[in-house]
Amino acid sequence: MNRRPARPPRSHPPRRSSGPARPPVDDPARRAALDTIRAVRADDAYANLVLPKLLRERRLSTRDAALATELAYGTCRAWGLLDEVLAACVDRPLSKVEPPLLDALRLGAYQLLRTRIPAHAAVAATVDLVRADLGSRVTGFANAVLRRVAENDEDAWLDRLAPDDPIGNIAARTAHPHWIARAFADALGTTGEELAAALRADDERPAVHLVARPGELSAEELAALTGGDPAPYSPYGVRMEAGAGDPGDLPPVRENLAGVQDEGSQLCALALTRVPVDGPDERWLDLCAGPGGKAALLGALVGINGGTLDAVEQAPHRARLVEQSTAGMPVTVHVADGRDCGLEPGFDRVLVDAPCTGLGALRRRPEARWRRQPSDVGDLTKLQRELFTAALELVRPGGVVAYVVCSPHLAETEGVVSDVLRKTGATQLDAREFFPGVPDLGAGPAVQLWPHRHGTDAMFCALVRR
Ligand SMILES: C[S@@+](CC[C@H](N)C(=O)[O-])C[C@H]1O[C@@H](n2cnc3c(N)ncnc32)[C@H](O)[C@@H]1O
Repeated sequence: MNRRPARPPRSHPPRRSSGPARPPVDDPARRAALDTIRAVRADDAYANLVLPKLLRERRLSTRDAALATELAYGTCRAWGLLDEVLAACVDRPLSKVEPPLLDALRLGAYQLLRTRIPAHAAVAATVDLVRADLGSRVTGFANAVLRRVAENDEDAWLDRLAPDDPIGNIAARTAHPHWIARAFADALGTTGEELAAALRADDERPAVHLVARPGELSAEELAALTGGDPAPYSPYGVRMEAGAGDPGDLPPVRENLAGVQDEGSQLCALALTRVPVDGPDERWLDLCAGPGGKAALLGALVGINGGTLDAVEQAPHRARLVEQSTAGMPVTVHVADGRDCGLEPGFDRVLVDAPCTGLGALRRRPEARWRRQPSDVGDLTKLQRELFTAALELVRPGGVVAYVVCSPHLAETEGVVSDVLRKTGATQLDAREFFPGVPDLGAGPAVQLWPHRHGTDAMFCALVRR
C-alpha cells in the first residue's frame, strides 16, 4: 500500500470532557490484547507466545480469552493495513504519535474494520483504555481519530487506499506487504483469484497435526486416543480441529508416542525415505535438526531397520530439544555448523531442512508478515546454498538429499536448487512421485505444498541424487 489518498473529510465528533484519569477499566479481553500488541511492537515479542501466557496468568474466562485472541492476533495480522488507514485519519505522520497511543489506535481500528463489534462500543472501549494508560490529555485525539476510521468500512477504505496494480491491490486487500504478495504470485504463477486465496489462508487458524511415532502406534490408534481424524496424506498423521486445546497436553504426546508436526513437514521427511537407493540404507543425516520434528520421524523410521540418524544443529538450546524429541531412538545429536560438521561422509540419505524466511508458515505467527524484510532473503539463500552443497558432499554416490524450506519464495526454492545443481552436477528427481496421493503438485520436479491447496504449511521439497 503505497499510494496515499487524500485525507477523508473530517467530521467533528463531540469532545469528551478531559478530566483526571479514571481508575483502570475492567475490560480484561481488550487489556490483554493491548498488552500483547505493545509487547510485539516494543519488545519484538511473538504474539502467540505472549498472549497465552497473559491469558493463563490473568485467568481470563473462556469468552474473554476468545475475544482477546481475536483482537490481538487480528490486529497483528492487519498491522500494515491498519497503519495505512490510521495515517489517513491522523493530521501528522504516525511516527509522531506516541507509540503506546498508536498501539491502542490499532486495536480500535481493527475492531472497527474487521469485527462486528458496534462502532460506538469499539471507540468507547478503546478510549477507556487510552484514558487508563495515558490519562485524559489524549482521549479527545483518540476519540476523533477512531471516529474518522469508523466513517468507512474496510472495503471503502481499501477502495481509497489500495493501489491499482494487481499485486499491490491484492496485497492491500489481504493485509500483506507487497513483497510477500509478489513472492506468492511468482511461485503460483498468477495474480488472480488463487493468489488472493493463498494470501487469505494466512489469516486462518491452522488445524493441529499430530504424528504417530512409527513402530509405536498407528495413525488410527492415535486418532482414537486423541479424538482426531487420520490426516489425508501422511500415513502417520492425525488432524485435530483448530482450537482443540493444547496438543502438548495429550497423553500420547506427553509420553513421546506422538509429536505435534504439520502434515507438510511429515510429507517432506517421508519423501526422503521413499526414494529407492541401491546398496546399504542405514546411515541417515539431518543437517539442520532443531527443534527435532523431522529428526524424530526419521529416527523412528531408520531405527525400525536397524540404522542410525545423525542430527546436526548449530544452536545448543535447539540441539537439546532434538535430544528430547528423539529420546530412546538411535539418534546422535551434534552441536555443529552443518556447513562444516566434521562427520564422516558416506550417508545414504540426508535432509537439509534449511533456515528460511518462513513465508510458508505465516498463519502460525500473526505478526511475522510485517516483521520479515525482503533484505532477509539474500543472507538466507547464501546459507541455504552452502548447507545444500555440504549435504551433497556428505551423501554417498547413489544416495539421496532432500532440500526442504518452509517458504514458497522462488529465490529460496528453485533459485537455490538450480544454483546447487549447476555447481555440483547432482541429478534432480521428480519429487511428486514421493508424495503419493497428494493432489495439485504442479509441474515438478520439485514439490511446493500450500495451505490453501493442501491444508499444510507452504513447504517446498526438492529431491536430488548424487
Ligand atoms: C527450519 S529449522 C529445522 C526444523 C527441523 N528440521 C524440524 O523439523 O524440527 C532450521 C534449523 O537450522 C538451524 N541452523 C541454522 N544455521 C545452521 C547451520 N549453519 N548449521 C546447522 N544448523 C543450522 C536453526 O537453528 C534451526 O534450528
